Amino acid sequence: MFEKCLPPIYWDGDAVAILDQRVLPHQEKILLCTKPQQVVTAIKNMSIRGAPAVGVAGAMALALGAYHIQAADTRTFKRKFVRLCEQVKNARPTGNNLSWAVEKVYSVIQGNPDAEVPELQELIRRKADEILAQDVQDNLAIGKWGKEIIPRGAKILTYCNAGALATADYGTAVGVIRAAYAEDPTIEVYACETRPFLQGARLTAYELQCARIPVTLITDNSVGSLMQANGVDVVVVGADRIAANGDTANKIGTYTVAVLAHTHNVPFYVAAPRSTIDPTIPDGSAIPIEQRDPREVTHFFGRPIAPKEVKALNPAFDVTPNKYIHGIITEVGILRKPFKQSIRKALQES
Ligand SMILES: CSC[C@@H](O)[C@@H](O)C(=O)COP(=O)(O)O
Repeated sequence: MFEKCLPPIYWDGDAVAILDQRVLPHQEKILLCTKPQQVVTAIKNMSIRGAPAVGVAGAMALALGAYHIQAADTRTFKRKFVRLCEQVKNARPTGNNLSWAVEKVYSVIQGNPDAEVPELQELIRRKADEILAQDVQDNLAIGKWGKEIIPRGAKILTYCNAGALATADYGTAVGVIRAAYAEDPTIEVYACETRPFLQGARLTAYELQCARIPVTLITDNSVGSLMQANGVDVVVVGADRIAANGDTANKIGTYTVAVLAHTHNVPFYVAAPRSTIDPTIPDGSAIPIEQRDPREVTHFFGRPIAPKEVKALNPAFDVTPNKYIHGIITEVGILRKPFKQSIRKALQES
């Protein structure tokens, strides 16, 4: 970890340890998962969340599962492993990193047709470790490229949590902020609280405080008036899935921030590793949007805040059309318009 906050996920012996993000920042509780199904549950209930962190958790669930599969022969092992891959992949639908990670891990099986079960288990574990380590490297590179777009003394607005907690470490949008702050300690950050799960209030504010980066928490509905008062110089957010044309799914409310930024001439950047890009989806209209339990809207930490039985909608993500995005900061550089071309080129790079 780069500052004092705990890492979101790590191996503790043969178990997967997950920092339970549902109870942060007031409790630092570790969930020890000894079975892959426990990791899947932690992804579904958002004990671990953020697209890259969910991808890493998926890979670790598969590594854990590979050691637990009871199989008398390699064929049975592979059949059961494919079933586990499906379960893991379906844990959350919107973030691309999860299916990307599952496919990376599954490629170990495809690439080693003659390997016996113990060798496959070892190779799968190694692949999961590689995915975790690569995510940290990608975030450091995103920070290095991204700091260039942050003006001196900038007031940066970010949304949801795209920090160390949402990745293997360091963060994407927060990685850009960390890298910029290391060179210019006069920058300041506005973190939007991010209803209904409050990733901004609970997680981004906590992480930035740990890193001693000046942060001011705002309600989501004050973004417009803050921009109107020239209070924001640049917006940097993370992403859950980026279509081939640059349309970007991110936490619900990101689209509103992008439209406001456009109206107020504030540059709006997305920071994400290439594992978030889904080149099979031509534009944002085909991105699957997770619908979550309406109780997250009608209740606040288990307490009802709305009239009993009122209907509530709870889409977890929205899509920002590419026209509102100034650039996509990746580990191989900042992608600019036309995104179709720059994305295709970035995906070809090694
Ligand atoms: C580097 S994380 C980028 C995104 O995953 C993040 O902004 C986000 O939308 C997280 O949503 P969540 O529902 O908390 O998993």
